[in-house]
Amino acid sequence: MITLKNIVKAYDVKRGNSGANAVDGLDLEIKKDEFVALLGPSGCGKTTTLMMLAGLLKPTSGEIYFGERLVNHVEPKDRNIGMVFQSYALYPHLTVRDNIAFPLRERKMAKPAAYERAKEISKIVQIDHLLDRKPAQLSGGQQQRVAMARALAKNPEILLLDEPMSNLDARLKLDVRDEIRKLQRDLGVTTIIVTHDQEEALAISDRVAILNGGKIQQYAPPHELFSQPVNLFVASFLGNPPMNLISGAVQESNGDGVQTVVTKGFNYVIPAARKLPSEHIGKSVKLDITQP
Ligand SMILES: Nc1ncnc2c1ncn2[C@@H]1O[C@H](COP(=O)(O)OP(=O)(O)OP(=O)(O)O)[C@@H](O)[C@H]1O
Repeated sequence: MITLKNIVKAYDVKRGNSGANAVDGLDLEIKKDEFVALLGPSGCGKTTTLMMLAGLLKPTSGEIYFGERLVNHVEPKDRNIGMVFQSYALYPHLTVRDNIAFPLRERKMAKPAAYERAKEISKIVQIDHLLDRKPAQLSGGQQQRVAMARALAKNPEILLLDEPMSNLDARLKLDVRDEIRKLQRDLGVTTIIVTHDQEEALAISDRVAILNGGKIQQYAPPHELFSQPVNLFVASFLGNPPMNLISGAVQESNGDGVQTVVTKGFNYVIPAARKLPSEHIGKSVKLDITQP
């Protein structure tokens, strides 16, 4: 459905940034109807990647395909995407009805038909009683639903969500998270969410791409990220409490084969069930000692 091939994004160095690529050779494939999260620490390139999918930013190099179609130079309005921004970006002077109908009117749909569709989609996200209000007369959760309704009004093939729950309180976040997932399944729309909240990403997604420094560290279903992290970054980024890593040289006693990690402060005996392959003997390792 969506393929990113070796995507690089370098922002203009003159504007005072370090000159490092914000996105640095990113490959990603997203299947039809999949729910994928881009997760990583601040500045890792999540939003930049989403903006390139939306067409609001152009990659410096690399290719973006929607199906077979190369979309690098396709305008946002011609990409058949819906987007929800962190700020919701609702038009304050328009009613909820007109906010939802806006993308349809932009596509030259007649007003009665656009209003009919606005009503239909507002029922699905349970805000049909609020159609005559202005955004300022809504709670944060209600504004979030209006933003979702507007993004879904034109039946997009792809839904892009940029930290859509970060302005909601903890309780509401959980409800909205479940609703978004249900809506996504019911409507069958391929969805990409940007978040720095690992719990949110792991709870809502089919697969999670963990980014650091503009590169994908691992792209896998949530359970696999936990059970088989591919590198130290993933291992220490995930989990609450985080892993407790010690570094030191591995030694093995000749008699009983007990392995020990020798550190400056203390020696750690590796439990028998977690013995390391023999090639690690004498080498330096980092070991998680959070788990027994
Ligand atoms: N318009 C810009 N001009 C110059 N550099 C930028 C611009 N936007 C982002 N960057 C830089 O690109 C890198 C990636 O930024 P991006 O916003 O994609 O990160 P992010 O993972 O979404 O972070 P956050 O979680 O803080 O929003 C950062 O180093 C950032 O400083």
